[in-house]
Formats: sequence, structure tokens, C-alpha cells
Amino acid sequence: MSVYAASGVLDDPGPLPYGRPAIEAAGLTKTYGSGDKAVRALAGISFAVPAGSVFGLLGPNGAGKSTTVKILTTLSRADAGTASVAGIDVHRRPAWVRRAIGYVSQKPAFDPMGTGRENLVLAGRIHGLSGPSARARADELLGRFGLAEAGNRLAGKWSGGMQRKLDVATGLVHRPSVLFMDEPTTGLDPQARAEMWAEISRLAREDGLTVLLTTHYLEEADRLADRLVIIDRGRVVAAGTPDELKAQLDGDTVQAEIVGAEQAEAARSVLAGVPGVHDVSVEETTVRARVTNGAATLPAVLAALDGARVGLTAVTVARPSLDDVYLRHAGRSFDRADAASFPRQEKNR
Ligand SMILES: Nc1ncnc2c1ncn2[C@@H]1O[C@H](COP(=O)(O)OP(=O)(O)OP(=O)(O)O)[C@@H](O)[C@H]1O
Repeated sequence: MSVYAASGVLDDPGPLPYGRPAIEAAGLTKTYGSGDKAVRALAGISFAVPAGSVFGLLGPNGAGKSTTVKILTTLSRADAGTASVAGIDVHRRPAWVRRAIGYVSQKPAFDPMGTGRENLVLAGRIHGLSGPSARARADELLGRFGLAEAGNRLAGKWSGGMQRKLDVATGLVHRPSVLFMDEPTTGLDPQARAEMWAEISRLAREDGLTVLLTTHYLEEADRLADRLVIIDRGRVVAAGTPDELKAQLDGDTVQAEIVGAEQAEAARSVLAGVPGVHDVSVEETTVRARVTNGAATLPAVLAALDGARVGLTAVTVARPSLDDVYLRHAGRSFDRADAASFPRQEKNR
């Protein structure tokens, strides 16, 4: 099979071989700039995404999510490592990959001065559909996303949730087998976010699409992803299903808010001595610890802190969350890693 037919039209790369992951990344590295200004964005990222599943790429700002997606969607080249999408090598066959994937960026991609239907028809035409085929596909997608009634109204006047659905529908016009979504629910209100989660699940369950989404919302990854990797500073620090990752942390988490940072350090040493308490960490005035059994250990924790005259403003006991998984692997909590990198990221935008 030739890569390009004489007309320049691509041959069909064919279906994904049975059992082969829809996305495979192995040892991807990427450094931006050189010398003193070099930024190592990826330090050897590897993962595999089963076909027909929702996969989460989770990490704080600057972790390397966008760089990974850019490489997988052929917008950037890795310095080293290999990657394939829909069974196609991203470096050797970028045009094939582009035909097999859809991409929904974080920023709106639709024309607000066009109707929803016009936007979809235009996207279909850009992908080479004939006029009648593009119109039929537009109507199919409007119906699929519950947008049929609004289809002839200006997209710029739609609600944020409807506009996001339009962006997703646009990414699906050419029937890709793999859909990349960058922060799909950023900026949506809670109801629109829940609706978008349901849509994304449906795409995988009912349509057999493989969805790779990036997010820095732990809850989103927990609720939506069949499997996920947590990326930190260009490395995969944890991988598995959300339940597998949380189950690695047996027991509960005790989190105590301490009156001052000095007392928080004192609290750390006090708690480290309480039987059943382990992995004590301190960030500013927050002390966290893993405990074998939260309900049984809490009285001893409170008594120990009280005995050391440590002032508390709040104490909570919770089942392990993905934040705890991140804390265990990255040595700092997710929120703080995100906040720490935020000012630098703002400058980049
Ligand atoms: N074009 C670029 N030139 C220089 N440095 C870059 C460039 N793009 C990204 N970086 C840096 O590479 C690192 C990884 O960035 P990347 O955008 O992949 O992270 P991210 O996890 O997607 O973050 P965010 O959630 O903020 O998009 C960061 O330190 C970032 O500042």
C-alpha cells in the first residue's frame, strides 16, 4: 500500500489491529529551548490507552500534558521516544494520524457569527465531505448532542455548555476513532460540566470512540477516566484506574489545619509518634497523615495534638482521594503544585 496515491489523496490506513492499544507512547522526551533557557517538558513519558476507553492525562499546570498531546496529535515532534495513535506512527505517518483523530481544544473553535448547523457543515466541507454529506452529518451530530432545536441560531448566543458540545461535535465531523480533548470542562458551570461528562462517557461506551482528555481537575479524572496517568514535571508518577490508584493507599487520610506554620511542624513530630499513623506531611498550616483506620485512630490523634498544645482549626478524616495519590508520588499536594506553577503559566499565555 502506498502512503500517497498519485492524486495526493491518502490511502486508508485500515482498522486498528485487534487488541492493539488505540494510543501508545513510549519514552517520549521533549526539551524546549537550549542552554540556560532549556525547559525539559517531558522526561520520558510512556503509557498505553485501550481502544474504546476514556483516558485521563492528569497533572498540575506545566506538568507536560499539552506537550504530550501536541506530540500525539502531530503538532510537535518528540526529541526521543515513539508514539502511535490508531495504530499509526505519529512521526512517520502524521497525515494519516490527523485523519484518524479529532481534537477539541480548550479554547472555543466555532464561529460565533455562524449558526450551529453552519459551523458543522463548514467543518464537514473542510474535511472533504460533499455538500449533501456535510449537511447530513451536521444534522446527525446536532441530534446526537441534543442541539437540533438550536441548530439554526447563532452559536455565539448559545450557552457555554451548548457551545462546548458544538466544539466536540465539530471534532467528530470526520468520524475519527480517537478524540483528544484539552481540559474539556474548564469554565463550565457544575450542571454543564456534569452533562459534558455524560456525553464523553457516552462517546466511549456507545460509539466505541477512544477519548484522551487532559485535566487538572482531580474530580473529573476520578469520575470520567477508565484509566489515567498522573504526570508531574514531565514524568508519569502514577498510572492505573482511579480505584486501583486509590486502593494502593490503604487506610484513610487525616488532615488537620493548624493555627500557625511553626505549630504545624510541631504537629508533624507529634503525629509521627502516634501508633497507626504514617506518611505525615506538612504544607504551610496543613498537616496530612495516612492512618490505618480513621475512626479508630482519630481520638489518639486529637489527644496527642492536645497534649502537645497544638492549636487546631479543623480536622477531617477521608477515604483516599487522587490528591492523596498525587501527594504520595509527587511529595506535594495537587492544589499547591497547581498554584505554584500558575504565575509562570500565566506569563506564557
Ligand atoms: N513553546 C514553549 N517554549 C518553552 N517552554 C514551553 C513551551 N511550551 C511549554 N513549555 C514549558 O514546558 C513545560 C510543560 O508545559 P505543558 O504546556 O506541556 O504543560 P501542561 O501540563 O499542559 O500545563 P497547562 O495545564 O498549564 O497547559 C512547562 O514548564 C512549560 O512552561
